[in-house]
Amino acid sequence: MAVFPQRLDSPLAYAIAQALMDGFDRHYRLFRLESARAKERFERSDWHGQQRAQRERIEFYDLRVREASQRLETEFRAHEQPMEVWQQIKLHYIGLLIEHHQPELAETFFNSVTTKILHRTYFHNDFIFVRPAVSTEYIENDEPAATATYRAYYPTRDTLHETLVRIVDNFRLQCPFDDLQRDTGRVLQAMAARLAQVKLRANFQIQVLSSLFFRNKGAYVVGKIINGFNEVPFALPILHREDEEAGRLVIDACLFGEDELQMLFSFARAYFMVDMEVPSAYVQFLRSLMPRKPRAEIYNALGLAKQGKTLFYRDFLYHLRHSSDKFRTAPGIKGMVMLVFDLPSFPYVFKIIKDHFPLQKDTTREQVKGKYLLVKQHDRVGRMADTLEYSEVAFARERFEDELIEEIRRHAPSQLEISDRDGDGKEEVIIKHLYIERRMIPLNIYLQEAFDAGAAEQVDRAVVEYGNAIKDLVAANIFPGDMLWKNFGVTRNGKVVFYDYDEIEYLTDCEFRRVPAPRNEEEEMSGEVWWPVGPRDVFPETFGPFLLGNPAVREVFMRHHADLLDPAFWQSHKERILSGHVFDVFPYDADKRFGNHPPVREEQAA
Ligand SMILES: Nc1ncnc2c1ncn2[C@@H]1O[C@H](COP(=O)(O)OP(=O)(O)OP(=O)(O)O)[C@@H](O)[C@H]1O
Repeated sequence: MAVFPQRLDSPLAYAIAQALMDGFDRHYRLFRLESARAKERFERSDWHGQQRAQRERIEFYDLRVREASQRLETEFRAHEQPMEVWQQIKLHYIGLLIEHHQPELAETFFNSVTTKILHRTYFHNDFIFVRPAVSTEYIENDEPAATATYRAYYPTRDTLHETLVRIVDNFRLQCPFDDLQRDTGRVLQAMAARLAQVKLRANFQIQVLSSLFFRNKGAYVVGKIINGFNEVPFALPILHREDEEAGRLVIDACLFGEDELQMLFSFARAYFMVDMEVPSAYVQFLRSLMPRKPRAEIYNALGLAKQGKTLFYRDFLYHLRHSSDKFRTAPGIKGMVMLVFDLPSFPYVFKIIKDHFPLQKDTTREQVKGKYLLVKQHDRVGRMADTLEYSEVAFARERFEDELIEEIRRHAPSQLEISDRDGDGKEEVIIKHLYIERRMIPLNIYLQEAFDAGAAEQVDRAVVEYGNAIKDLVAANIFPGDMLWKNFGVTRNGKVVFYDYDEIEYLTDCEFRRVPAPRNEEEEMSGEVWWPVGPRDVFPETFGPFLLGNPAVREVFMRHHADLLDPAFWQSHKERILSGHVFDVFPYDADKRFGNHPPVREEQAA
């Protein structure tokens, strides 16, 4: 522990702290500008632009960190500065954060830059922000022109409809609604069904976040209805009409409650674009809607992925201190490319790329990393799990099962170091590079358990969901490559999500072909592939034997998803994507869409 300096007497320390602050402020200004532009792209129906921006914004952070660390070196010879100066840099920086509107992000930025410069023995709270120093509570933007984080509306039963119109109008979207009265009428009916039997209390109000949430082809109003002690989260997706009335907006649905909001904010979807002055206030509001969603995942969903990563790691260390179980090989069929382990008490898995792959996996470590990066930057359409990437992660040796250490030593020795790196007399397992993602139940295990329990309906539902997952991936221009059951997982909400990325390709890079007719008896009788196969050739007719050995599975699959075995299905999607079409993939069930049923929703009115 360094001694607390009684005076901040280094002008250089102040200058370095200020340079770091400038670096962060520049980052957040650009991040925010790009996020705010999502509104214009939405108004112009510039879907390719929206997806490009979503992808490119992910790169901003690393670029700004690199700029800032270069500046520190060239202007201040940062790495030559003694540790007394570094300690003062942190204290000055804390001073600069007192009136800051994004202090938690600025602290993380400080860590990102300084850990590039300092030796890892100094990665503790004297020099970097291992824990936050500045509170994010009750931050307000007091500038005269500032918009508050959320707006509150106080309707009565009689003014509810006009209030809904005002809520939507206040976003000042520069496109006309097809029929805002009709749409808010539908929202009103959906809400009224929930309010019909209840007495409206003195505090009855609707709170709505002041910025819209943009992603792909949608804009979302996010808020909550408060009545007495009850709070009901809701979200309104706003879309463009697809037909001849293009350029006109519709409210497509009204989503209610924690589960539907969780679907919208899922870790398996692309990050939102939101114009926020005080992001921590957005996180706090969103957390009140989804109390069981970790704050780390909410920051991720808002595109603040580095903050998500920081918080996840803090949560993880905290969990380790307050648990005693051991890391073990993850249940399920082992991967050929990835070595996967987990901690039973913690709902995530850890994946290491193996050093050697079997012959049928014609790939390299760099290619595998490239595929994971592709997924990170792509729209994950609710069907591909997001991954956090870490390097040099240290765990206590005593928390590892010996068999797991042996397995890592056998399959990924280059990734493993066992030593007492921090010199505290305890051995550590240091993993050079790993991915962390949400744990799911592997679909093969899920199906097996359902069979064993005789739960035919559950089997049916999972098989249908599996086909839906593949079709959503197709719509997003992703060919999963390896579609075996074991490469998909089932989430808490029963959604099927893909997690094996090493064979992923863009659909538009694949050739979907029919199996040619055999030319002679020998070819016909051959159990092997006798026809020539190019590197990007895919033969959908051959999927069946791998997937559909079980008659019950085969029956449901063929009833709902026989088209997946037809090359024409894949080819037609490929052609539509090549012609510039961006498919809609809705983060809510089709039966929620207003257009899909008559205005009065019986099941809710009941
Ligand atoms: N998110 C997850 N949740 C739960 N289990 C997982 C998860 N990811 C992977 N697994 C388990 O680890 C195994 C291997 O993972 P993964 O499919 O990513 O590896 P792989 O080497 O790419 O596989 P393959 O050999 O099919 O290419 C899976 O079969 C599954 O049992």
